[in-house]
Parts: sequence; structure tokens; C-alpha cells
Amino acid sequence: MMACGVFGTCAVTALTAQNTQGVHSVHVPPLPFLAQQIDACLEDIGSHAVKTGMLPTPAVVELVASKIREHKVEQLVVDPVLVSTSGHALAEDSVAKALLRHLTPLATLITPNIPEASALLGGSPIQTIDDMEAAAKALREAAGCQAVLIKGGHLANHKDEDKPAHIQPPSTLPSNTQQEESTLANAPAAKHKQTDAVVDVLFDGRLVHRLARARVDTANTHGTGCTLASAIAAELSKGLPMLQAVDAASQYLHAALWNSKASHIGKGAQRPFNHGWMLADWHRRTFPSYNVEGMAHQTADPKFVRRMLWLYAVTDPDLNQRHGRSLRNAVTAAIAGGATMVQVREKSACGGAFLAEVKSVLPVCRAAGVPLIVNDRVDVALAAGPDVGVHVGQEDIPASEVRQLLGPNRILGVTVKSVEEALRAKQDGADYLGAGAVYASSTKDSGVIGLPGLAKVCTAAAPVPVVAIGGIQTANALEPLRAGAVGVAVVSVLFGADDVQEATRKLSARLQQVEQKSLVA
Ligand SMILES: Cc1ncc(COP(=O)(O)OP(=O)(O)O)c(N)n1
Ligand SMILES: Cc1ncsc1CCOP(=O)(O)O
Repeated sequence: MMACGVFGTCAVTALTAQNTQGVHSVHVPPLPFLAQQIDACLEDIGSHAVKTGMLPTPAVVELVASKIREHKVEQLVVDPVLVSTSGHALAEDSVAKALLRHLTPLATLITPNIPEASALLGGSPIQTIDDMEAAAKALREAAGCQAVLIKGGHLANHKDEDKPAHIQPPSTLPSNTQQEESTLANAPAAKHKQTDAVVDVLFDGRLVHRLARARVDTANTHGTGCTLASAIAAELSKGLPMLQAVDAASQYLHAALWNSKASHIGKGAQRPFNHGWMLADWHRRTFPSYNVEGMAHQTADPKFVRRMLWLYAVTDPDLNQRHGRSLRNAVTAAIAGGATMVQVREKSACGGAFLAEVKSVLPVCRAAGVPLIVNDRVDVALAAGPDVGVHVGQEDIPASEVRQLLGPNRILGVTVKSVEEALRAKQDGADYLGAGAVYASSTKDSGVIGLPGLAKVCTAAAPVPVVAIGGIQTANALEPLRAGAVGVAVVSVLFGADDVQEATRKLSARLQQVEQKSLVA
């Protein structure tokens, strides 16, 4: 079995790893933090993915770093525990410096909250989501890690007058400048008004992703940072690419918080939440998907996450031929520009040629962690590979039959135009719905449902996510998101362009401008 290791003082981390689909984990007690204990744990769990949490002294940071190197740990998630969710300082400045010097350069991902990111960056204020994006990029450089996730729970509503307090952090540079006073120790709790959505920002070294979730109104939040980082390590150890691992872990955390809203355990300002919610009876009954008011859609397998629908590139052989490019080049360019999902749509190719085209782009998609979907042809998807999904329309093989053929683990998308079709597709086991045409399309002569039709479908489909399709250009791309779609599926705006990568980049930049409240899961 793949394994996930958990280092840290927070006991919930081991629980998390075990609850995110049975991944084995070992919890290392904080003190005495003996090298032999770490050796024994790493030998026990293997070296697939490790998460480190609070490390109390610079010496412990150094010890852990040396063990991570010695055991050739494949993926390391570092939660730089410096400031708690409630805003209390948890570590000395010297720990922050040691993390930057010894541990973060080994990390696949670091997961600071906003005060921690600010502290690690030498005090740069982070007050908006744009600031978070800039900080994630700067932090990747400063920390020498592969990816950065800045958790947005502390962010205030930046339209409000009362801006978040500026956290005075220690010097970021691991090297020299001595900081006499612990500025972390003075880190104020975020007292400002909080937004309805929590937006986390992930910079994976290639793209910046904003991951929004509804804020769960609860005091049962103790250890949320530890839980998220542990869950990410667990998902990475199972082989998920970074974006999917982060989104799956975030869904797990969100659902755990939601399910613990009513618990009354302990007396503190921040109380624990239930990591075992997935094992609850009600969940088993409704497995593999649940539908609880206010919660994100969750399937048993985190293969599919809403964020993948953000910018869905649907290919067109005629447009590619007209521009003298192969399907593989077109898809490579779209992914480089920011496409998060790809559908190969061939309306006249025979089975053999269709399969060859799909196989030609599969390695490109896999390398980027972008799901690949085949239009209409279940047989082509089955022959292409175990991770290839299918999109079907209302005239194709019925979605319920397609689900039978695909099994539970492949992505299934279904086209819908009405509330009735949406409800049926949901029942049939669709992972997402493609709704449209939202606007008139030059690619397909399809009935137009408009933005009001899209909004009705999105409401009926919930919690199944909806991607909007049809006539979507860069200029009109935000309206479908405001109507409730989680992303846009596009053909001509990308593949009709001379430069597919640039066209995708422009659309991606436009989508990022959507107001965060439109994106709440
Ligand atoms: C994401 C997405 N949504 C809708 C469609 C349209 O599918 P369908 O109705 O099967 O029509 P054709 O694509 O087969 O012409 C889609 N392909 N993708
Ligand atoms: C496949 C499909 N289904 C409804 S509209 C459409 C085509 C979308 O293409 P474009 O983005 O060029 O309008």
C-alpha cells in the first residue's frame, strides 16, 4: 500500500491521513524528537510522502531535514507552523529561519497561512487575493520549494474599511540578520471582518490557482492547517498531481468542518472537529456522493474535482488542420496556456484514427495532471487508458449505460439544456454537466439556453458542478461563472487562434477576474 508519513505535534494529523481513504500513517511525537524514532517511522511508512507540522526548535528542523534527505523521501509537504488559525504565535523567529534554510528547499509543497507567508517573506503585507498570488510566487523563490499553497482563512473582506493588521514577521533570510525581538510572538489575531468565501492560492510553479470554498461558520477549527497539509500529503502519496491533491484535501477539510459544526467538545475558543466524518453511517448510505446543503460535491474517488472544469479545452480537428498543427501540439499549447481539462472531439474520425489521436495527447495530459476526456466514444476511452473519461450528449448512449460501462472511477460528463435533463444526468451518475449553448456558437449549431437557462441548470445540478459551453469568448467569459458555472468549455476561442497558448493564457487571465463570491463551492 502507498503510505503517508506525518511528523508533527498535532495528533489530528495521523487521524487525517488514515481517514483520507485508508492511507497508512505514523505520528511522531514531538518530544523527545529522537532520530531513531524518525528512522523507525520512515522505515515503517515508506518514503512516498511526508508531512511535517510544528517543529519546536531549529535543531529539530535540521534533524528532520537530514532524515528527509537520508530516507530519500519522494514528496514532502511542509506546514510551516508559526502562527495558529486563531492568530497566536507558535514558534520563535529562529524556527522560521531554520525552516527556510534547511527544510523548505526539500519541499514539494509548503502550506503557510497568510501571517506565516508574510512572516516568511520578511513582513510583506498580504491584504488581497492579488497579494496572495504575488506572495505565493515570491515565496516559492525564497523557500526554494516546488509549490506554495497560501491558505486564505485570515483574509479580510478587502472592500471593508478595516484592513487586516500588518503582521511584523522575522527576517526571512535564513542567513544572517539577527532579529532581537520575536515579531512573530507579537503577531496579532485577525480581528477583521471575514469574507463568506475562503480562497486559498496555489502556485504550482507553472500556474496560479485560486481555490474557493464557502466559509464554514464554526468554532470547531482546531488543527485545520495540520489537517489540510496531512490530507494533501495523503493524496500525493496516492499519486494525485498537485492541483488535484490540494483540491481533494480541501474538499475533505471543508466537509469535515461542515460535519462537525454541531459538535460540542471542549471549552476553548477553538474546538476540535471530526476527522472521521467519512465513516459516518449517513455517508455510507449515500456513498459515493453526498448532498448536504452548503457542501461541495464529493465522490469516493478524488479523481474529479471542480477546479478541473475551470478552463476546459475542447479540440477541433478542422481548426487545427486549418492552422497546420497536430492535435498534440494544439493540446500542449492549450495546457501551457492554462487549460485545466481537455476533451478530444472528433466528429468524423473512424475509431482507429480517433484512438490514435487520443493516445497521442494522453502523455501530455498526464504529465500536466490535466484530465483527458473523449467526446461520445466510450470504446475509444476504454481502449485509450484507465484514466480517460467520456463526455456524452442527449442523443448518445444514455449516461446511465455509459456509467455502467465506465465503472465508478472514470470521469463522466453529460450535456444538458434543461432542469429535467440536469436532474436525470445527476441521477445517472454524471460527474459534471456541460450546459449550453450559453451563447450562439460558430462551432456547433446548438439551441441557445442563455444565461438564465444556465443559472437554472446550475441550481438543479447542485452539488454536481456545471461547465458552460457555446459561444464563449474572452470578453463574455465571466457571465457564465456569475450564473453559477464552475468553468467554461471552449473550442474556437482557443483553437481558432493563431497562437493557442496565448489565447488560452488570455482567457485564463480573464477568468481570474471573476468575483470570488461567484466561485463559492
Ligand atoms: C463540456 C461539453 N459540454 C457539452 C458538449 C456537447 O456535447 P454533445 O451534446 O454530445 O455534442 P457534441 O459535442 O457531440 O457535438 C461537449 N462536447 N462538451
Ligand atoms: C460542442 C458544443 N456544444 C454546444 S456548443 C458547442 C461548441 C462550442 O464551441 P465554441 O466554443 O467555439 O462556441
